[in-house]
Amino acid sequence: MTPLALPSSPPPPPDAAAAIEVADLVKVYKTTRAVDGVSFRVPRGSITGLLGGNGAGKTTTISMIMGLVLPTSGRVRVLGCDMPEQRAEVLGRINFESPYVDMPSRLTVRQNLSVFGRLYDVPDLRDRIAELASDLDLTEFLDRASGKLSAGQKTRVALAKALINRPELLLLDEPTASLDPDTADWIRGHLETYRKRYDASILLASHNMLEVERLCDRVVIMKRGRIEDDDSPAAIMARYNRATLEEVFLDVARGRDREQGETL
Ligand SMILES: Nc1ncnc2c1ncn2[C@@H]1O[C@H](COP(=O)(O)OP(=O)(O)OP(=O)(O)O)[C@@H](O)[C@H]1O
Repeated sequence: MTPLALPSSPPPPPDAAAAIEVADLVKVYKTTRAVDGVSFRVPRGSITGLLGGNGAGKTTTISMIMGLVLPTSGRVRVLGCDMPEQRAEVLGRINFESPYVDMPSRLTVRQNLSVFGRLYDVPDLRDRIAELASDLDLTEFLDRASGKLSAGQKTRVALAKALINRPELLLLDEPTASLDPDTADWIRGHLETYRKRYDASILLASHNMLEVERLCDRVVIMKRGRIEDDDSPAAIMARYNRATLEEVFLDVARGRDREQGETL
Protein backbone atom coordinates (compact mmCIF):
# COMPACT_ATOMS: atom_id res chain seq x y z
CA MET A 1 0.00 0.00 0.00
CA THR A 2 1.30 3.50 -0.82
CA PRO A 3 -0.02 5.74 1.96
CA LEU A 4 1.10 9.08 0.54
CA ALA A 5 1.27 10.40 -3.01
CA LEU A 6 4.41 12.54 -2.74
CA PRO A 7 4.68 15.84 -4.62
CA SER A 8 6.85 15.70 -7.73
CA SER A 9 9.42 18.26 -6.44
CA PRO A 10 11.76 17.00 -3.67
CA PRO A 11 10.51 17.92 -0.19
CA PRO A 12 12.41 20.65 1.71
CA PRO A 13 14.81 19.44 4.42
CA PRO A 14 13.13 18.75 7.77
CA ASP A 15 12.98 21.68 10.18
CA ALA A 16 14.38 20.62 13.56
CA ALA A 17 12.80 23.68 15.21
CA ALA A 18 9.29 22.67 14.15
CA ALA A 19 7.00 20.58 16.35
CA ILE A 20 4.71 20.11 13.33
CA GLU A 21 5.39 20.62 9.64
CA VAL A 22 2.72 20.01 7.03
CA ALA A 23 3.38 20.47 3.33
CA ASP A 24 0.92 20.39 0.42
CA LEU A 25 -1.54 18.43 2.55
CA VAL A 26 -4.70 17.27 0.78
CA LYS A 27 -7.66 15.21 2.01
CA VAL A 28 -10.48 14.36 -0.35
CA TYR A 29 -13.60 12.61 1.00
CA LYS A 30 -15.42 11.30 -2.08
CA THR A 31 -16.49 14.66 -3.55
CA THR A 32 -15.36 16.99 -0.71
CA ARG A 33 -11.86 18.50 -0.71
CA ALA A 34 -11.81 18.88 3.10
CA VAL A 35 -8.14 19.97 3.05
CA ASP A 36 -6.87 21.41 -0.19
CA GLY A 37 -3.09 21.90 -0.33
CA VAL A 38 -2.23 23.13 3.15
CA SER A 39 1.33 23.98 4.31
CA PHE A 40 2.28 25.42 7.70
CA ARG A 41 4.55 24.79 10.66
CA VAL A 42 4.13 24.92 14.41
CA PRO A 43 7.39 26.15 16.00
CA ARG A 44 8.58 24.15 19.02
CA GLY A 45 7.48 25.79 22.26
CA SER A 46 4.76 27.84 20.55
CA ILE A 47 1.02 27.89 20.99
CA THR A 48 -0.32 28.07 17.45
CA GLY A 49 -4.00 28.71 16.79
CA LEU A 50 -5.86 26.98 13.95
CA LEU A 51 -8.85 29.13 13.02
CA GLY A 52 -11.60 28.85 10.47
CA GLY A 53 -15.35 28.66 10.13
CA ASN A 54 -17.40 25.47 10.38
CA GLY A 55 -16.21 22.95 7.81
CA ALA A 56 -12.95 24.84 7.07
CA GLY A 57 -10.91 21.65 7.53
CA LYS A 58 -9.39 22.12 11.01
CA THR A 59 -10.42 18.77 12.53
CA THR A 60 -9.41 16.90 9.37
CA THR A 61 -6.00 18.60 9.47
CA ILE A 62 -5.51 17.72 13.16
CA SER A 63 -6.59 14.12 12.47
CA MET A 64 -3.98 13.83 9.71
CA ILE A 65 -1.30 15.32 11.99
CA MET A 66 -2.09 12.62 14.55
CA GLY A 67 -2.00 9.91 11.89
CA LEU A 68 -5.68 9.02 12.46
CA VAL A 69 -6.77 10.06 8.97
CA LEU A 70 -4.63 9.16 5.97
CA PRO A 71 -3.86 12.13 3.70
CA THR A 72 -4.82 11.87 0.05
CA SER A 73 -1.44 13.51 -0.63
CA GLY A 74 1.13 15.68 1.07
CA ARG A 75 3.55 15.39 3.96
CA VAL A 76 3.22 15.57 7.74
CA ARG A 77 6.17 15.60 10.15
CA VAL A 78 5.59 15.56 13.89
CA LEU A 79 8.51 16.10 16.32
CA GLY A 80 10.85 15.33 13.43
CA CYS A 81 9.12 12.05 12.45
CA ASP A 82 7.20 11.33 9.24
CA MET A 83 3.52 10.56 9.77
CA PRO A 84 1.99 8.06 9.50
CA GLU A 85 5.09 5.92 8.82
CA GLN A 86 6.86 6.78 12.10
CA ARG A 87 3.64 7.09 14.09
CA ALA A 88 4.77 4.55 16.69
CA GLU A 89 7.81 6.71 17.51
CA VAL A 90 5.79 9.85 18.24
CA LEU A 91 2.47 8.68 19.69
CA GLY A 92 3.87 8.43 23.22
CA ARG A 93 5.18 12.02 23.00
CA ILE A 94 1.96 13.69 21.85
CA ASN A 95 -1.63 13.81 23.08
CA PHE A 96 -5.00 15.18 22.09
CA GLU A 97 -8.08 16.74 23.66
CA SER A 98 -11.49 17.41 22.24
CA PRO A 99 -14.74 17.87 24.19
CA TYR A 100 -16.43 15.99 21.35
CA VAL A 101 -14.63 12.72 22.10
CA ASP A 102 -16.24 11.04 25.11
CA MET A 103 -14.55 8.61 27.46
CA PRO A 104 -16.26 5.32 28.40
CA SER A 105 -19.09 6.67 30.54
CA ARG A 106 -19.49 3.81 33.03
CA LEU A 107 -15.84 3.84 34.09
CA THR A 108 -14.95 6.20 36.92
CA VAL A 109 -12.63 9.10 36.25
CA ARG A 110 -9.81 7.27 38.05
CA GLN A 111 -10.41 4.10 35.97
CA ASN A 112 -10.43 6.07 32.72
CA LEU A 113 -7.21 7.87 33.60
CA SER A 114 -5.65 4.53 34.59
CA VAL A 115 -6.59 2.99 31.23
CA PHE A 116 -5.09 5.90 29.28
CA GLY A 117 -2.05 6.02 31.56
CA ARG A 118 -1.38 2.34 30.90
CA LEU A 119 -1.80 2.85 27.15
CA TYR A 120 0.95 5.48 27.37
CA ASP A 121 3.02 3.35 29.74
CA VAL A 122 3.17 6.20 32.26
CA PRO A 123 5.58 5.42 35.11
CA ASP A 124 4.28 5.79 38.71
CA LEU A 125 0.77 6.08 37.32
CA ARG A 126 -0.97 6.28 40.69
CA ASP A 127 1.16 9.31 41.63
CA ARG A 128 0.64 10.91 38.23
CA ILE A 129 -3.15 10.60 38.57
CA ALA A 130 -3.00 12.10 42.08
CA GLU A 131 -0.87 14.98 40.73
CA LEU A 132 -3.31 15.68 37.89
CA ALA A 133 -6.29 15.40 40.24
CA SER A 134 -4.72 18.05 42.45
CA ASP A 135 -3.61 20.31 39.53
CA LEU A 136 -6.97 20.14 37.75
CA ASP A 137 -9.20 19.97 40.81
CA LEU A 138 -10.61 16.49 40.10
CA THR A 139 -10.28 14.96 43.55
CA GLU A 140 -13.92 15.43 44.50
CA PHE A 141 -15.20 13.33 41.55
CA LEU A 142 -12.26 10.98 40.90
CA ASP A 143 -14.39 7.95 41.85
CA ARG A 144 -17.57 9.04 40.08
CA ALA A 145 -18.68 7.53 36.74
CA SER A 146 -17.35 9.72 33.90
CA GLY A 147 -20.80 9.83 32.29
CA LYS A 148 -22.25 11.55 35.35
CA LEU A 149 -20.08 14.65 35.25
CA SER A 150 -21.02 18.16 34.17
CA ALA A 151 -19.57 19.54 30.90
CA GLY A 152 -16.98 21.58 32.81
CA GLN A 153 -15.93 18.60 34.92
CA LYS A 154 -15.68 16.41 31.79
CA THR A 155 -13.45 19.00 30.16
CA ARG A 156 -11.08 19.01 33.12
CA VAL A 157 -10.95 15.20 33.00
CA ALA A 158 -10.33 15.31 29.24
CA LEU A 159 -7.44 17.70 29.88
CA ALA A 160 -6.06 15.37 32.57
CA LYS A 161 -6.23 12.52 30.04
CA ALA A 162 -4.43 14.69 27.48
CA LEU A 163 -1.66 15.58 29.93
CA ILE A 164 -1.23 12.14 31.48
CA ASN A 165 1.94 11.34 29.49
CA ARG A 166 3.36 14.91 29.85
CA PRO A 167 3.20 15.36 26.06
CA GLU A 168 5.79 17.42 24.20
CA LEU A 169 3.06 18.28 21.71
CA LEU A 170 -0.58 18.82 22.58
CA LEU A 171 -3.32 19.00 19.94
CA LEU A 172 -6.47 20.70 21.19
CA ASP A 173 -9.76 20.83 19.29
CA GLU A 174 -11.88 23.56 20.91
CA PRO A 175 -10.73 22.75 24.46
CA THR A 176 -13.03 25.30 26.12
CA ALA A 177 -16.19 24.79 24.04
CA SER A 178 -19.34 24.92 26.23
CA LEU A 179 -17.48 26.02 29.36
CA ASP A 180 -18.53 28.94 31.54
CA PRO A 181 -16.14 31.94 31.26
CA ASP A 182 -14.54 31.27 34.65
CA THR A 183 -13.79 27.59 33.94
CA ALA A 184 -12.62 28.40 30.41
CA ASP A 185 -10.25 31.06 31.76
CA TRP A 186 -8.95 28.60 34.34
CA ILE A 187 -8.27 25.98 31.64
CA ARG A 188 -6.41 28.58 29.54
CA GLY A 189 -4.26 29.50 32.54
CA HIS A 190 -3.47 25.83 33.04
CA LEU A 191 -2.44 25.39 29.41
CA GLU A 192 -0.14 28.43 29.63
CA THR A 193 1.48 27.06 32.78
CA TYR A 194 1.91 23.61 31.21
CA ARG A 195 3.52 25.06 28.10
CA LYS A 196 5.99 27.08 30.17
CA ARG A 197 6.79 24.31 32.65
CA TYR A 198 7.50 21.65 30.01
CA ASP A 199 8.44 23.87 27.04
CA ALA A 200 5.61 22.08 25.24
CA SER A 201 4.18 22.93 21.82
CA ILE A 202 0.44 23.33 21.37
CA LEU A 203 -1.78 23.42 18.29
CA LEU A 204 -5.17 24.82 19.26
CA ALA A 205 -8.27 24.79 17.04
CA SER A 206 -10.71 27.33 18.45
CA HIS A 207 -13.71 29.46 17.60
CA ASN A 208 -13.00 31.71 20.57
CA MET A 209 -11.01 34.65 19.27
CA LEU A 210 -10.28 36.13 22.72
CA GLU A 211 -8.82 32.77 23.69
CA VAL A 212 -6.63 32.76 20.60
CA GLU A 213 -5.46 36.36 21.21
CA ARG A 214 -4.58 35.49 24.80
CA LEU A 215 -2.80 32.18 24.18
CA CYS A 216 -1.37 32.05 20.69
CA ASP A 217 2.00 33.25 19.38
CA ARG A 218 0.95 32.34 15.84
CA VAL A 219 -2.32 31.92 14.03
CA VAL A 220 -3.12 29.85 10.95
CA ILE A 221 -6.46 30.78 9.36
CA MET A 222 -8.18 28.19 7.17
CA LYS A 223 -11.05 28.71 4.78
CA ARG A 224 -12.64 26.00 2.62
CA GLY A 225 -9.68 23.68 3.10
CA ARG A 226 -6.99 26.27 2.28
CA ILE A 227 -4.71 28.55 4.29
CA GLU A 228 -6.00 32.11 4.20
CA ASP A 229 -3.32 33.61 6.46
CA ASP A 230 -0.48 32.52 8.75
CA ASP A 231 1.32 34.95 11.09
CA SER A 232 1.42 36.38 14.62
CA PRO A 233 -1.97 37.67 15.86
CA ALA A 234 -0.60 41.25 15.90
CA ALA A 235 0.68 41.04 12.30
CA ILE A 236 -2.61 39.56 11.09
CA MET A 237 -4.70 42.24 12.82
CA ALA A 238 -2.42 44.95 11.35
CA ARG A 239 -2.74 43.43 7.86
CA TYR A 240 -6.53 43.50 8.03
CA ASN A 241 -6.45 46.87 9.75
CA ARG A 242 -8.51 45.47 12.62
CA ALA A 243 -8.22 45.80 16.41
CA THR A 244 -9.39 42.25 17.22
CA LEU A 245 -9.10 38.75 15.75
CA GLU A 246 -12.89 38.53 15.97
CA GLU A 247 -13.13 41.28 13.31
CA VAL A 248 -10.46 39.56 11.19
CA PHE A 249 -12.41 36.30 11.44
CA LEU A 250 -15.57 38.03 10.21
CA ASP A 251 -13.64 39.67 7.34
CA VAL A 252 -12.25 36.28 6.26
CA ALA A 253 -15.62 34.52 6.64
CA ARG A 254 -17.43 37.24 4.66
CA GLY A 255 -14.72 37.52 2.02
CA ARG A 256 -13.59 41.07 2.74
CA ASP A 257 -10.21 42.11 1.40
CA ARG A 258 -7.27 42.53 3.77
CA GLU A 259 -6.17 46.15 3.48
CA GLN A 260 -9.32 47.77 2.21
CA GLY A 261 -11.99 45.90 4.20
CA GLU A 262 -14.02 45.71 0.97
CA THR A 263 -16.33 42.86 0.04
CA LEU A 264 -14.79 40.87 -2.80
N1 LIG B 1 -15.42 11.51 7.52
C1 LIG B 1 -15.84 12.42 6.65
N2 LIG B 1 -16.46 12.04 5.49
C2 LIG B 1 -16.87 12.95 4.59
N3 LIG B 1 -16.70 14.29 4.72
C3 LIG B 1 -16.11 14.73 5.84
C4 LIG B 1 -15.65 13.83 6.86
N4 LIG B 1 -15.07 14.56 7.84
C5 LIG B 1 -15.19 15.86 7.47
N5 LIG B 1 -15.80 15.96 6.27
C6 LIG B 1 -16.07 17.21 5.53
O1 LIG B 1 -14.83 17.88 5.38
C7 LIG B 1 -15.00 19.28 5.56
C8 LIG B 1 -14.09 19.77 6.67
O2 LIG B 1 -14.57 19.26 7.90
P1 LIG B 1 -13.79 19.48 9.28
O3 LIG B 1 -14.52 18.70 10.32
O4 LIG B 1 -12.36 19.18 9.07
O5 LIG B 1 -13.98 21.05 9.52
P2 LIG B 1 -13.75 21.94 10.81
O6 LIG B 1 -12.98 23.13 10.36
O7 LIG B 1 -13.16 21.14 11.90
O8 LIG B 1 -15.24 22.38 11.17
P3 LIG B 1 -15.96 22.73 12.58
O9 LIG B 1 -15.47 24.08 12.99
O10 LIG B 1 -17.40 22.74 12.18
O11 LIG B 1 -15.63 21.64 13.56
C9 LIG B 1 -16.48 19.51 5.81
O12 LIG B 1 -17.10 19.85 4.57
C10 LIG B 1 -16.97 18.16 6.31
O13 LIG B 1 -18.33 17.95 5.98
